Amino acid sequence: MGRSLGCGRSLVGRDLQVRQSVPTGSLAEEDLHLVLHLLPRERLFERVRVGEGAFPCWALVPGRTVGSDLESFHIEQENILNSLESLNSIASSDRLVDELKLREMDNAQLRTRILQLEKDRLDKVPFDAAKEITRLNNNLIQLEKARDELTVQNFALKSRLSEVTSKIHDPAATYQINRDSLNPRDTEKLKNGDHEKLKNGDHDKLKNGDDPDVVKIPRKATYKVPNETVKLRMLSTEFSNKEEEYRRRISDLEIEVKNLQNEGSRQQAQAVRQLEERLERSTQLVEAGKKCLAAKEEEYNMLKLDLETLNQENKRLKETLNDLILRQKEVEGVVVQKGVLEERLTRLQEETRVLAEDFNRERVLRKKYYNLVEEMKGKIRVFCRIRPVSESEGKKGGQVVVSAEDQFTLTHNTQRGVKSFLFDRVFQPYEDQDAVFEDTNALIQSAVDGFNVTIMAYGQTGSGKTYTMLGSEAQPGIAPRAFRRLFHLIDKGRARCDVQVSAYMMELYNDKLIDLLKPMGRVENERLDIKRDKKGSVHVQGATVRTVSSAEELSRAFQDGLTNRHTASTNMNVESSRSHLLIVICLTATSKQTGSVMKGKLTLVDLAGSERVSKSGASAEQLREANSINKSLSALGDVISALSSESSFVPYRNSKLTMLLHDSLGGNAKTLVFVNVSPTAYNSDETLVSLMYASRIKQITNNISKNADNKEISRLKAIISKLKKGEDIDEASP
Ligand SMILES: Nc1ncnc2c1ncn2[C@@H]1O[C@H](COP(=O)(O)OP(=O)(O)OP(=O)(O)O)[C@@H](O)[C@H]1O
Repeated sequence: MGRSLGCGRSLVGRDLQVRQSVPTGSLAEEDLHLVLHLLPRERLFERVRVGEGAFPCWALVPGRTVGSDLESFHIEQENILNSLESLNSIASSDRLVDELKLREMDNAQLRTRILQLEKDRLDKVPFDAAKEITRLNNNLIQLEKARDELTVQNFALKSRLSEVTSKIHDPAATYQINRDSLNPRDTEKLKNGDHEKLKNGDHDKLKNGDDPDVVKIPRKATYKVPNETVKLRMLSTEFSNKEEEYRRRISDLEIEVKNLQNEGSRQQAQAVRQLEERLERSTQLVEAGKKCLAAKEEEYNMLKLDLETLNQENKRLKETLNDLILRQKEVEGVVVQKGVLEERLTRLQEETRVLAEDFNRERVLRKKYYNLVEEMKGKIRVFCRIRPVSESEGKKGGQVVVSAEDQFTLTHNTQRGVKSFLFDRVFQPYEDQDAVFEDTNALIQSAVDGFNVTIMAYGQTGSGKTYTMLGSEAQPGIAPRAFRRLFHLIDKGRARCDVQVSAYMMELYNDKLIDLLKPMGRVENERLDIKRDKKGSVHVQGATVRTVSSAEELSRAFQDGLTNRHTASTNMNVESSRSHLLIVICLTATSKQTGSVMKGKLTLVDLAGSERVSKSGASAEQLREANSINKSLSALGDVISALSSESSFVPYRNSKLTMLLHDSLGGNAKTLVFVNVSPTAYNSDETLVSLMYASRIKQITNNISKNADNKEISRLKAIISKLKKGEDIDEASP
């Protein structure tokens, strides 16, 4: 069944009609229809299904019938030549060469790609895949070898075609050659029209031209060039076969290459997938690694900061360590010094202990000598103080009749001769208040130590009693000095004991007690009774007692009392000198160690003037005052005399004065009486009375024993002086 393919084209001015071709396998046996056609090169190898087979386009039969004459033969021959040229062109297979080159290039690229993949795979893919790729590579190499062989064969065919073509170009020669070369039997066959190979039916068809699928070949030409035609047909057939084989091989190669490509692509894709998976895993790992790295970097930065901090801390610690080392060395030095100092301290403590023992021993010794001195001095001591000649006495002559031979002896040049008087101490007119208090303040210590101490001044009016006891602002007397001394001693012993101090002041005028510390506005003439408790301590019931805690407070109380005394004296139109003044300071000492309570009392008395009434020419009131004064002074003298003579009876109750001084005279009390005298002759009689009074008090006579006592007192004083200076004493020395 014929079929127009519609692919005809102009060829040397003729149209060619494409007809159905016969299977190539039968072309060798039947008349070969030379098919010449020019198709686009790219379509030459397209297969066209015809009947049950498929044939290449180039094998199709042209539709135009060729003439039988030679011209037609030539024309046909020319066509054949053209076709052969075309075939030669085809056989030269530039296209195939190009395609092969392209394939080769592709193969080379594929090989390069495969090698690259293989290299990557060797690095990354499993070993089995590498084997497979190697195997494929080997197959590819074999295929390439086969292709090369085919190329060689192709070139061989091409050379043979060239040979044939050259023969065809010389028809006559070719013809002759062909005839010469033809088998005589074939030649005969052709001459006789014995076409054995041709079937009758086919002959008929050829003759009649009934079969359109059969190429009508001019019989004349067939007969003229049968051998050439056969050869050409054979060559054509061979060429076709080779071409077909090449095409098949090329197709196989293409398939193989495609398979290889696919396999390579598949493996490549697989490798790519694996690589992508690995890449993804690696990416994940990298991401995780990055996170980890970021965390590590953060941790590193933190650690870096910590390290810097630690370095700084380390540096600071090193500095501290160095400082500590230096300090340790200093401490070691200090420890050494401490050891030295401790040794020194131990030595000093030992020395202190020894000194303390010495001190205590000396203190005991001092107390022993002091008490011994005090004992030897007697419980009642009498000091005589000669005042300077006053201005009025000077005007009256100012003859001095009283003088001191030494510290203990006073001589009085009287009208009945010179009389000597011994005292515990005689103060010259030039001796000031300091000197007087120097020998007095020991009694202040006795008051702090729990003794009842009485210091009083006796003498005629104007003899210096008030000056001695109270003094002036510029020349303070015993009282203000005693106040300061008292609190000085209290403060000094405050570590050992607390001392409560209270005071009251009384004035005794005409045997009447006046409370000098009474607050202003208090009822006048309130009864004041002199009382003694079971222990014998005297107190004045109803008197104002002022508690003081310092010398200043005590001085203020004292000044208040003096002010009240002046006011009272003015109100009564009485001279203050006509009354006795008593300042009583009560001390209550509580030991901090034992809690024991010790009471002492310091009584300071400025007695009224002891004047003779006749001399004063006094009035009745004055006489009454004088009698009262004398009576009280006499009672005092009697008491002191009784105490001095250690009489069994002491007449305390003869006067309020002695009643007030009951616990301050006698017993363990210590009494100091100042006898103040005027040095001049004008007061010689009163001076003598005072001296006689003092002698009566102390019964001091100018006898040996008393002198011996006084010498002993002087020796003891020297010892005390040495003790004060820290000098050694020798008790055996006289
Ligand atoms: N030792 C003395 N040194 C200097 N002046 C003194 C001394 N003694 C007394 N006088 C002076 O003598 C005068 C009389 O003294 P004072 O008033 O003390 O005597 P009196 O005995 O207290 O008299 P009265 O009994 O009247 O009170 C005063 O001016 C006083 O300053």
